[in-house]
Amino acid sequence: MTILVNGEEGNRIDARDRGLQFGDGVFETLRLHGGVPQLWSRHWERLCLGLDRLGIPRVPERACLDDLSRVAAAPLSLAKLIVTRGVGPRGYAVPARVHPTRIVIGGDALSGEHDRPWLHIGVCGTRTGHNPLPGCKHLNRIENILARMEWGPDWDEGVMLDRNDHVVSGTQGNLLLLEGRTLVAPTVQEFGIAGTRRAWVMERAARAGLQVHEARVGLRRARDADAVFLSNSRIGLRPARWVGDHATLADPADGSESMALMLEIGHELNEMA
Ligand SMILES: C=C(O[C@@H]1C=C(C(=O)O)C=C[C@H]1N)C(=O)O
Repeated sequence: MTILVNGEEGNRIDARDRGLQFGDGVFETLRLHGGVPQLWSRHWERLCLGLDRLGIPRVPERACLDDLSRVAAAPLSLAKLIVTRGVGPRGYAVPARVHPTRIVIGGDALSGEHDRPWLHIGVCGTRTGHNPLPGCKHLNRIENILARMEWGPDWDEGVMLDRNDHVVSGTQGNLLLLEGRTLVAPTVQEFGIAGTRRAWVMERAARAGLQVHEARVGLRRARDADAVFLSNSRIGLRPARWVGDHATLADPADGSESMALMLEIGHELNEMA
């Protein structure tokens, strides 16, 4: 695995880095096609939104892209880009001079992501906290880690709720619900992360003729949806079924016209360079 810190190969980070001390930074997980990140402009926009909100100077886009092309492990792989505020003394006060740390971690080759027709989802007890940087992917992910620890042996994802029992997302991706000809995305205005695939799929589904909207969604409504989909950079868009649900079709391809359309959109997303 190749790791680059500010463009230099190696995995040594200053122990005073504020990313480590306080989670003071943002990250993106990217799907690389031949070293080129899929949906880069969306990842870059979200990364910059987080950096701007935190007042961390933007790192050069060209340097990020060069780093990512250097860590690509296979024709299709995952990589992670982290930007922190850099080194600082003890205490939360932001140093007068900031030199961001840019970390790029090459990941595993992607394969076997689509072996099974459905992913299995359970419901986690750990609630997702309010996101002080709405939609952004900051480095403080303790709730996701606690929720991830709750997964049962046959789970592929765990749904996280907010304190009012509204569905927010999965522990490591977003949820989309199909209700007839309507695609409903649980809102991420206050909680959760505005997923790059989530946004792409919503736009694509709207162009294909589905009604698409964001909403506050309770767990009952999510369970009653005609179909549930999960999205993130690794899996793209995949149909899911609730753990213990025996009523769902054996094969998602036997579902409705809207289901077929969503599967087609998922296929298109996966194939897209
Ligand atoms: C893509 C996945 O999860 C995302 C990536 C990370 C990570 O790179 O560490 C963590 C959580 C998610 N944002 C996945 O399917 O695991």
